Amino acid sequence: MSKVPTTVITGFLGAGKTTLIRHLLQNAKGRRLALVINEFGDIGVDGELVKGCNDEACPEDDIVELANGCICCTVADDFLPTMQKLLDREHKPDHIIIETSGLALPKPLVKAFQWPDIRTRATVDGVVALIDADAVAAGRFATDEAALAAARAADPMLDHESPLEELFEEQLGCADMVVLNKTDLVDADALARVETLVLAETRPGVKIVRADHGAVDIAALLGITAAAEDDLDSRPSHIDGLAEDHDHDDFDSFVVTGGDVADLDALLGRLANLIAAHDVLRVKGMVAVGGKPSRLVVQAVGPRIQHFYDRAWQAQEARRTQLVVIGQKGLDRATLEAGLADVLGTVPA
Ligand SMILES: Nc1nc2c(ncn2[C@@H]2O[C@H](COP(=O)(O)OP(=O)(O)OP(=O)(O)O)[C@@H](O)[C@H]2O)c(=O)[nH]1
Repeated sequence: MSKVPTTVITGFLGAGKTTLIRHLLQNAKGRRLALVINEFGDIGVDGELVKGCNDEACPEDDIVELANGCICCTVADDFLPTMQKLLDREHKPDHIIIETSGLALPKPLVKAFQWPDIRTRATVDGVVALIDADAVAAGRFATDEAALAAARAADPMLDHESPLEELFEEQLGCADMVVLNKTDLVDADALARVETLVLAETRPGVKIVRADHGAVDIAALLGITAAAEDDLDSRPSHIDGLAEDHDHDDFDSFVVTGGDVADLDALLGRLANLIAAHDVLRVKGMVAVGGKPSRLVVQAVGPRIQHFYDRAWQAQEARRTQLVVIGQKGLDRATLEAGLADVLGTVPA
């Protein structure tokens, strides 16, 4: 019996995983893809965005959302039953794509493919790590050696392994392919620097491709045939030798809720100021804009905010504004909530 190939898409918050997956679905070339989407933060924004595409390659039934924060910590409870259900289907998908949350460690997930009932029916075709070239160039995850030496000289107590750096290393160390995304936001010198930082963390021979908005050829991305579950020892991890699960105490998230927003510019301006003042890593969600029949998707990755109308609000759904806010531990939730309260509109009864 042939095994269903599965691709694990990893990469930090906002690196462009959902964007890349949407590109894949739109260019599936007749393959039937199933999608497992995991998110950190209590509302399923990614699933909503992917379902909004209505792609033939991936009907809604083939999109499974695991909203429990971190797929790598809930492997037995959530992930394995989901895989079993997909593999039990009469018409199995040609390929399964797993989008991990931006804070997930890929290795425990790959390890789950060693479970007897999965191992005989599915294989990890490849682990693809997305890198936000713009954020890495700005020094958010990995500092180059010179910068690190300077920082150490200034503060000898400096802990090299910041939570962001650790995730960067973890995700790259498990990768079979790296996609350097957001090439449109950086110049050639910055890109070359980012590539050097990435190469320092990847295993020998791992291919690096550059992409703008996740536009990678499906033929390059799927069909790597890595069988990663058979090759775990070559993939270093900070949690090797420790208990299998890890927690996400290094990060905080919460959801702000409102109703119809009367002044969109005021909301976006306030968000920009708060993100800058509080070092918020990620904001995403839907906004109900007063008088508009369509919902507005709002996305912020660090200081960059994007927004667009994706589809009309449907009759059966409540018009509501909901944004998930994610940052490192110690995020000042009370101040952020208070700062947004008067621009979010009143939650409908
Ligand atoms: N300029 C630019 N923006 C991009 C690119 N790829 C993605 N984005 C934007 O970056 C934001 C985050 O993209 P997503 O695809 O949602 O990122 P993600 O990795 O799925 O995010 P999480 O699931 O929250 O971890 C969105 O506003 C995208 O439009 C790119 O290549 N260039």
